[in-house]
Order: sequence, then structure tokens, then C-alpha cells
Amino acid sequence: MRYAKVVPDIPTRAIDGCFDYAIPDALAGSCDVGCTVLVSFAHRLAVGYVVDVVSELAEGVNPLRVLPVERVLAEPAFDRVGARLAQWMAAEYAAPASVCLRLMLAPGQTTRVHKDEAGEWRLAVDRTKAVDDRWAQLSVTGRGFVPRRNASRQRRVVEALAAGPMRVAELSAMVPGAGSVVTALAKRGLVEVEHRRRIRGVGEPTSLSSASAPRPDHLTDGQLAALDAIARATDAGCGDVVLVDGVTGSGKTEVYLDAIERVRERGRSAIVLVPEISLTAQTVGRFRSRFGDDVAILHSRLSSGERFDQWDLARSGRVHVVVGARSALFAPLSNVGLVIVDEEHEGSYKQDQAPRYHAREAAAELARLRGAALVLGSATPSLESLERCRAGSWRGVRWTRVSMPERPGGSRLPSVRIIDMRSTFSPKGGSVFSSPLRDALLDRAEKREKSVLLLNRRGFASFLMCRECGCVPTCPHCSTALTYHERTHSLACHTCGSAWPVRAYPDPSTKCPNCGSRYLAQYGVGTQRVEDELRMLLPEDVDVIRMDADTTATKGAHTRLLEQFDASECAVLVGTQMIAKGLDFPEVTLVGVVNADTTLKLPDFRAAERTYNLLEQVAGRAGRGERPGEVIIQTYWATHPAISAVATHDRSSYLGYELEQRDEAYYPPYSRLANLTLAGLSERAVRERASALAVKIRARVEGMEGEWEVLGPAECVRSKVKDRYRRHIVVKAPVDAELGPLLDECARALPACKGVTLAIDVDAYDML
Ligand SMILES: Nc1ncnc2c1ncn2[C@@H]1O[C@H](COP(=O)(O)OP(=O)(O)OP(=O)(O)O)[C@@H](O)[C@H]1O
Ligand SMILES: [Zn+2]
Repeated sequence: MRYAKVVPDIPTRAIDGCFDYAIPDALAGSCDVGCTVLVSFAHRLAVGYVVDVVSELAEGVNPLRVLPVERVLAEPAFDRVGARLAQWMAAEYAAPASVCLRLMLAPGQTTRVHKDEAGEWRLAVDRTKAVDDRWAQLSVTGRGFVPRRNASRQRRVVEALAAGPMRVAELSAMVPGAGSVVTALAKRGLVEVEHRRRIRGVGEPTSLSSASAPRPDHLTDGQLAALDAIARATDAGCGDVVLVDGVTGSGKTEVYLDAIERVRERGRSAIVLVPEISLTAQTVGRFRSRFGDDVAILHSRLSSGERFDQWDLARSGRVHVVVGARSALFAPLSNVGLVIVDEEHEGSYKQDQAPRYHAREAAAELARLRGAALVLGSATPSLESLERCRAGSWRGVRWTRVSMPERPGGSRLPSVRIIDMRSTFSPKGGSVFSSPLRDALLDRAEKREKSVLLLNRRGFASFLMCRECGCVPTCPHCSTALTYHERTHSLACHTCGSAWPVRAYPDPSTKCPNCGSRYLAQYGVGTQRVEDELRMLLPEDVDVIRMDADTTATKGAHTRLLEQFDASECAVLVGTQMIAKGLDFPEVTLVGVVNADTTLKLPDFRAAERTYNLLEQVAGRAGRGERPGEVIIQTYWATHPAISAVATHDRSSYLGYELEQRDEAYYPPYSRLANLTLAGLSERAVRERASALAVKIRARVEGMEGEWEVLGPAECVRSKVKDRYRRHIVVKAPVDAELGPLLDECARALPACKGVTLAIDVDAYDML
């Protein structure tokens, strides 16, 4: 008899675990690791995932009491390593195992059981399926067939098919009614119709010049050193990590491409993670131009059908390279020899819902489990990765840093000027541009060169404030200041989405909600305002292209805007954080930062790190070609080390300062930190629950080795979201502490409580 170890998909902390079920003979051939199955669990039906198949039950389990697997609902989506990775994530991030396993399933599948009106458990399966296309081609006899003179549709179809097989759908677009013509011709044996699987999500071709990756004549010394270190790590086959610490434009992508080629030659496959927002046509194009059809692309902007087909390419072994956002880590590729995480410092690698895993950490675990190498790349590596490289090892594997301090060819890092906005006299009162930035923009317009302008929008949305009482309108359901949208004259909450029509001063209808004054005026600038000012400043023949959440909302808009910028003879690209990374346009000679310091003021211990990273990344968009680049950074905080270090491209001056602060306050990379957030409609219930949990944790860590700190409970910065009150507890622990299991244990030990939710965020990034 064989037994399946099944994790039921009932994601509550109380019943999270793995249970034995017998595999009946009828299912012997189909019930394997990675299958979704139907089982009965605690007198109900449940969907579950098979994480192991064994031939003996654990000691002490009575075989007579073991229930059978009822049905196999879906074929294997993951292997034993996938199952172990999910179980590692569950422990590390104090998340239910079933929620981690769901990450590994085929996209677009929901398999759930629910109670119907009669109280019976029912199974609901909703599944994205492969789709076929009808293809038509002329048969041997068809090739000699000459349609009658007046059969014009028939003639056009035969003419089109003479050039080769075609999709019937495409043919119908050319010749209306082609479908029925094909059917008629097929009946006469003149045309053959065949069904072929269509692969969705391959993407449209782009005209972007940077979307190809021509093989360079020579690699730089840095690139060679990086490839050498990666080769050693790959050959060691035990999860060793190489950090490619390469300045902007140093050619990290070329290193990835060559490293992948090398593992491909050895018959192994590769996974490449890039941040969701830099998963652009450019990035995809570079991988496609080198590996062609051997690449699958996975990210959340694809439809579920597209995602399913791309995922299935990996499972069926038709591709050996997967490029994608966070979730591509769980693609069902066999024989993975290399995992690459580009822009490894990016905060978006941390998932903000359960399981709250960090893709860099999960990638390290995956590389270890698969006997692969992990490559991390960045111009601004995370302090965690730098610290592990300094130590030389972390969790039993080697961490090596290779630096690539130079750009290939003749190009150099741009020169950087910091403009202190406090001392800059702006002759045109209220302009967002200082005179040096204005002059530089005009100069580029004259020379017909391109510029990039960053508006640091995080924490700096435009808002309304009453000049008489100082009141800032906030959302009644959330504790967030409302954002003012000038063009639609409305105030919107970016937390819950509510919006109200409001006109700001000097409109006569203006009225402060607090004191009734009519001086409710706009503060801060948005991208639209910058765009408007640019159009006023620059001659008409300069294209102004705006890229932000609004202009990129529709599918393909992102690529179209970049293509427009690429094709333009002289243009300014103005945008939010999304323009800071990865863009490779050699004609850009000027980068301007409208407001550098807004991110510095966020109540977050990573604020300085984030600001430095953003500025260094966006500065790196300038001077990537032959002409030298110039960067102008406007700030009210010119003396902050995170800002002044960018001016000299000298990370060490900022690092020294930052590490000292982190050490003093016992923050990562010197400690691990977890943020536990409790939320509920009743403020009292949230308070009581939070206090009880803090007491449990304090008692649990008492006497533990190393330094432990339990802070709070305290009100969250966003103290109310969608009418729910929020309090949090912060736990700091030694870097080698098993933080997840400990916190999970404390949470389980509390008696059940309705109405208050608990989110445990281990290695938290969002502390608000
Ligand atoms: N050895 C080389 N010789 C000449 N050109 C190269 C070489 N390696 C890379 N390049 C080119 O240099 C440019 C910059 O490379 P790439 O975009 O990979 O840089 P990067 O390190 O990823 O930069 P960033 O961190 O700023 O995104 C690309 O256009 C690439 O084709
Ligand atoms: Zn709200």
C-alpha cells in the first residue's frame, strides 16, 4: 500500500499540517507528488495537495484509521523540491503551508469545496485550459486547383494559402467569410485543416532598439570576473551565491545571458527574476533575442490564459529559461542549475500578503535544494546581501561579491550636481524647476538630446491643506491623507479607493471641512503638473512623454510610451519610480530629479537606503552612450549622506553612516525584524488581543540566547484602514534566530478570537 502525505487547503493556523491518506489501487498510477486531490477531512470534503508519497505510515499510525484519497483533481504541478520549498516558506514566514503550496499550482486554476444551500460539501473546479487554433493549408491536389472566375472569396483564400499554412482566424480577418470557404474546400479535399495548440503570452514584437542583446566583441574585466565566479558556484552545485555588484550600465544583463548559456550547454535550465515594473519589452526582448523560443515569460499583467500557457511551456519541458516577476521562482522547470535575481535590493521582492516571503531568500533556498547557483545583481545591493558577502557565508553556503566598477566601451558614470532648494532663488515663483535644471533642460532641447525627469512620488502625492487651520482632509475610513487630482477635481483615498469631488482654492466653491475657510489649497506636485510646466518651458518640437500609474494603466501602454521616447528625435520622459530602473537609452544625456528627499521622511528604517538606491539608479540612466551624462538632483536636504553620496558615486560614505545607525538601533542587517499587525472593527478587541500576544511573545523570548527586543503594541502609522483599527508589535531577534516558527507558536497559543486578524510579517519591509 502507498500513502500520500496531503496538506489540506484549509488555511487556518489551527489545523495547518500534513496528513496521511491511503492511495487506492485505482489511483495508483495518477496520484503523485504535486497532485491536487480530494480527501475527507474532519467530516467534510477538502481539497489538498500531495507533498510526498511513501510506502510506510509513520510509527504509531493505525492503518485501519487512514482514509483513502477520494479523487485526483489535477495532475502534478510541483515535485518534491517544490513541496519542500513551500514547507520551508511556511515555517520561515509563519504562513499556512497550503497558501505556500498554492503558489506552485498551474495559473488560472481554482479548485475549492464549499457548502451548498442544502449544507452539502460541493466541489467547484474552474480551470484555464489550453486552446487550439485551426490551421488551413492546401492539400497536394489543392495546389493545382484553380477556382472559378466569379468565386472571388474562394480565389482569395486559395491565393493566401499558396504562400503557406495559415491560421483560419487570421485568414478570416483578411477575407470575410473565409471560415466557411475553408470548410467547403476541406470537404472537397483541396484544403487540409489541422488543430494546433496556440501559445498565449508570447507578446507583441517591439520596435525598441534596446530590446535586443547583440553579443559584444569583448567582455569587460568585471564581466569576466563575474562569469568566472558564477561558473565556480554553478559547478559546486550546492546553492552558493554570487553578488554581482555592478554600477549602472556596467552590463549585468550580458553577464546573466552568458551565465545562462553556460548552464544550458550543460543541459540545465535557469530562472531569472526581475522586478515586476522592470519586466518591460526591453528586458523580455533581450532574453528572447538570445534564447528565442527557449524562454517563457511569467508576470501578473498577463491574462490567466497567457500565464497558463507560459507556465505549461516550462512544465512540458519545451522551454529551459523562465523570466518573470517574483512568482516565476515557482515555475515547474526541471533540472534548474541557475537562479538569477536582478535588482536584488528591490523592496517589491517582498510579498505583502500571506505568504509574506522575500523572493531573494526563497531563491536562495531553492538554489540550495536544487543544487544550483544563485546570482544576485544590483548597482545598489541590499545591506543584507553586502553583510553576508562580507561574512563570506550565510546559512551554510558561500556568498561572494564581485564588483563591476566600470561601464563597457567609452561610457562613464554621469557627473552629478546637487541643488539645495533652500538656497536656490527661483525667479518664477512656484516653478518646480530650479534655474540650473531649467537651463539644462533648455540646453538639451537645443542640442536635440534626450532627458529623463523623475518625480519621487512616494509619500509625496499632491494633497490639500487649509491655510487657515492647517487641516489636511483625510479619508473617513482610513487614516490616510487624501490625494488631490487636479484634472478631475477630486480627492481620492489611495488606500481604499473612495473619491469625492472637490475644487481647490482659488475656486469660489472651496470650503475647508474643518473650519469652513475658502483657503483650502493644493500642496505638492504631481506628474501632470510637471508635464504641464515642461510643455510651457520647452519649444513645441520637444516631445514630453509622461509615464505614471495613470498613463500606463492599459495593457501595452508602458511599451508604447517607451517606443515613442525611443523613436523621438528629442524628448523628455517624465515619470515616477517606474522610470528609474533598467531603461537603457544611450541618447539620454540629462537626468533630473525634481524632489529627492520625499522618501527620506517616511517613518521607516529603510528610508535612507531606499532614497540612495532610487537616486543612484535613476542617475544611472544618463550617459550610457558616447556622450557624457549629467544629473541634477533638487533637494531640501542636500547634506544627508544618502544624497551627497550619489554626487560622488561613492557608496562607502553613505554606507558607513547607514550601518552605524542600524547597528546602534539594532536593525537589519544586524538583526532580524518581524512586524505583527492586528486589525479589527472594534478598537477595544484589537487592543486586548495585541496586549495578550505581546505578553505571550515576551514570555517566550525571555532567557533566549542573543538579543531579543519586543516593542509595543503600538498604534500603526496607518492606524485605521477601511474602518479597521490597527496596532502592531515589532520583534527584533538575532540574525540566526528561527523567528517564524517562534512567532507562529505564540500566535497558535492564543485562544481563538473572532473579529481580530493577525498578520505576521517576518523580515518586514512595510512598517506602516
Ligand atoms: N562588454 C560589452 N561591450 C560593449 N557593450 C556592452 C558590453 N556589455 C554590455 N554592453 C551594453 O551596455 C549597455 C548596458 O548594459 P545593461 O543594460 O546590461 O547594464 P546594467 O548593468 O544592467 O545596468 P543597470 O543596472 O543600469 O540596468 C547595454 O546596451 C549593453 O548592450
Ligand atoms: Zn480610505
